[in-house]
Amino acid sequence: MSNRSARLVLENGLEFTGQHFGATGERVGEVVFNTGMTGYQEVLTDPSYCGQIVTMTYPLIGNYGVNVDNIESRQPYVHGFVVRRLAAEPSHFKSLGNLDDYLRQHGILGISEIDTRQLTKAIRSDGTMKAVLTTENTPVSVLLDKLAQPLMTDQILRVTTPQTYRCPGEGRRVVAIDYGMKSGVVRSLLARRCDVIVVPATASTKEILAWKPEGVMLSNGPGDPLDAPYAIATVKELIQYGVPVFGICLGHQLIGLASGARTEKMRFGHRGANHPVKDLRTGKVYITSQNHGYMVSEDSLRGTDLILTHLNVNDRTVEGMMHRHRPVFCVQYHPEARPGPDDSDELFDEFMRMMDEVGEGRWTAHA
Ligand SMILES: NC(=O)CC[C@H](N)C(=O)O
Repeated sequence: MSNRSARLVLENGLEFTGQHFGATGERVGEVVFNTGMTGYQEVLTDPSYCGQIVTMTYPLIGNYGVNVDNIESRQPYVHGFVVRRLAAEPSHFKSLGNLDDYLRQHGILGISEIDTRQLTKAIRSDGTMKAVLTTENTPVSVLLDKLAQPLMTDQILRVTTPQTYRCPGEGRRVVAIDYGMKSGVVRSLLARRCDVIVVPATASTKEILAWKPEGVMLSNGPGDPLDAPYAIATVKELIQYGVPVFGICLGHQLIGLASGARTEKMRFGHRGANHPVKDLRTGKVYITSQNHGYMVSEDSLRGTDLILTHLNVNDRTVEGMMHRHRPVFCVQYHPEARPGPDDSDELFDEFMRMMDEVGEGRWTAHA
C-alpha cells in the first residue's frame, strides 16, 4: 500500500481501499451510515456514535471546515469516519481549520475516495456490520479474525461525565442523566432558564432525588440499552417515584425497558436529518433528526403502562411514548436537533408544562 492508502474491511468480507486522512492506525467498530447532507462535525462529536465507524452518504464532506460552535460534546467519539470525497479547501466564515487536521488531533481515523453508495447498499442489504479501518498492512485474514471478536459493550461508561456538574439557571431544576449526552440537550434546557445538574450515568435514584429536581432528563447515549441494567433499574425507580421524566433516544429506550416493553436491534437503523415522524395525538408530521440502531418494539407495549404517541412515517416504528399514570414521556428522535431540523423543539416546552403541572398539583394521568 502507498503511505496514504487505507482500507475498510467489513465482517462479510467486503473490502474497500481509499485514501487515509486524520489519524493513522487500526480501529474496529460497527459500520453505520448517516444521510445528513451537512452536520458532519455534530455527528463526529455525538457520543451516541461511540464504538461506531460512520459513513456519510452525502458525497462531499469537510467543505465548510470545522469550528467551535458545531460540537456536541468534548471530543469526537466515532471509531472511524468514511467519506466519498474530502474537501481539500474548506470555506466558511466560521471555519477554523480542516477536517483532516481536526481528526488527526483527536486520533480518529478517516478514509476517503470510498464508494459510499456501494457501502451503504451493503449495510442496507446485510444490516449493520462490524468493520475495521486500517492504515497498516495487516492481512485481510488477520483483520477478519479481529472482527470475529465481540465489540465493546461499555460505551456509556466511556462517554458519561465522570463527575456531577451544574449549569446554573433561574428556572426549574432539572437533573439530566448523562448517558453520552449531546450538549444540545443542556442547551435546550438552559434556553428555558432551567437550573441543570448533570449527573453520571451510574448516579443512584437517591443521589438524583437529593437534588430535589422538578424534572429528570434522560439523555441520548451509545450502544444497546440492554447493556445498561443499572440505568434501567434507576429509571424504573424514578418512574415509580413520580418525578416528571423526559427521555430522548437512549432515554426513550430505557423508559421502554423500565416499563416492561422490549427493545430490538434494527437492521440498519435511522441516522439522518429528515426522518418523518407523526404525532398520533395531533396528526401532525415532523421532520426529525435521528441517530439510533435500536428501537422499542411496538407489540411489546401491549400490557404495559406505555401509550404509543409517535410513529415513524417511513417504516411505522415506535418514535414516541407516554406513561399512562405517571408524568413521563419520551421520543426516539432528537428534539435538540443539531444536526437537523428544530421542528420538535416544542417537546422541551411540553416538559416545562409538565413540570409546572406536577409542581402545582394540576397534572392528571392519561388513563
Ligand atoms: N442516539 C441515541 O441515544 C442512540 C440510542 C442507542 N444507542 C441506539 O443506537 O439505538
